[in-house]
Amino acid sequence: MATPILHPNWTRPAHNMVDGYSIEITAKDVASLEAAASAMPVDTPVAITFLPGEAMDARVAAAKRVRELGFEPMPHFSARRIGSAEEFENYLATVVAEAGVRRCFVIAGDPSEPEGPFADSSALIGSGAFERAGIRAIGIGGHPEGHPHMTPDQGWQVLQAKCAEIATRGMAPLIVTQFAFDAAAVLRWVAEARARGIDVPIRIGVPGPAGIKTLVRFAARCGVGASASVLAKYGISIGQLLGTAGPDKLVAALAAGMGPEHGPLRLHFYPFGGVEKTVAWIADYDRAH
Ligand SMILES: NC(=O)C1=CN([C@@H]2O[C@H](COP(=O)(O)OP(=O)(O)OC[C@H]3O[C@@H](n4cnc5c(N)ncnc54)[C@H](O)[C@@H]3O)[C@@H](O)[C@H]2O)C=CC1
Ligand SMILES: Nc1nc(=O)c2c([nH]1)NC[C@@H]1CN(c3ccc(C(=O)N[C@@H](CCC(=O)O)C(=O)O)cc3)CN21
Repeated sequence: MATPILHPNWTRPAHNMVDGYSIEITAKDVASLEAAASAMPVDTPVAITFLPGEAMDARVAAAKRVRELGFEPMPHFSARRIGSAEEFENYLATVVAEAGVRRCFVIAGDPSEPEGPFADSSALIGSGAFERAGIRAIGIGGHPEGHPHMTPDQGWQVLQAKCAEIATRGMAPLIVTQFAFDAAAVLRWVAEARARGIDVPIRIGVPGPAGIKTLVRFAARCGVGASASVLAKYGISIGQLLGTAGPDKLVAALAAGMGPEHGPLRLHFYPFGGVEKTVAWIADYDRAH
């Protein structure tokens, strides 16, 4: 059985909020990642999303490039967007062979009807394909603002069951939360996870600096809370939709509110197309803290 591993930086305390961060790209962001690479720590986990309309080859090429640049590729597997078991296992085998993939992220995906045999992320985990391919760590989604298709109790049950199933299969579970603008809601959710005995590493999803219109559009598309009061705390005032906004206030609020009751935490950045801007923001934050 493959030894479960996570990034080595989990074994020591973070020296600031961005220490040990991870970041997400799409297959189209490879050139921006190349441009940003010299400012990123070696081994930084780089998630590769699984969006509709992308060619499998483009995702594989992205994973390969992430590895060549010295980072740790973490391809996403979107259960409801996968057409067949063969498609799933081919993609998995190819990224393992060509990009040395050792960790994967599983998510249900937005289609209201599954496009193939996998209705949810548990079905991918339960297939046994990941440990057969030598995968050592599996990320799953956390939903601090609730889950569109489950009650809170069901959500906790499913989260706990997925963590247990991943561990039973000899891999390390990791939770990556949906991005959010509301630090208090995220910290409440993390504290509740810990109180329920979920002790696995959690990465808090944070938006990168982006145009305010882009942030609001992604929030609507992803079911993320973006009320005027939440946006105001984030630093966005309604009526000022033309500018850009960074996660400065969100990260400051997370830093101020974090305590031992929140267990092991790191950040996961969602750049929404702005990989270079996000990496520059992180580097500035790192220098200032
Ligand atoms: N956090 C992120 O980065 C992303 C989040 N999502 C959203 O997260 C949601 C849940 O993902 P997981 O936590 O992996 O759930 P999951 O795979 O553990 O599924 C939990 C339950 O919700 C049901 N379900 C999930 N998505 C559904 C949908 N689109 N329509 C109808 N029923 C659905 C499943 O059948 C299952 O019973 C997805 O619905 C998706 O919209 C999607 C992509 C990325
Ligand atoms: N419910 C849900 N569904 C999702 O698909 C989803 C989430 N949540 N949470 C965050 C991640 C991040 N996702 C994405 C999706 C698209 C781009 C992206 O770059 N899209 C465009 C360009 C950006 C734009 O639309 O302005 C592209 O060219 O593909 C990035 C991250 C999708 N994700």
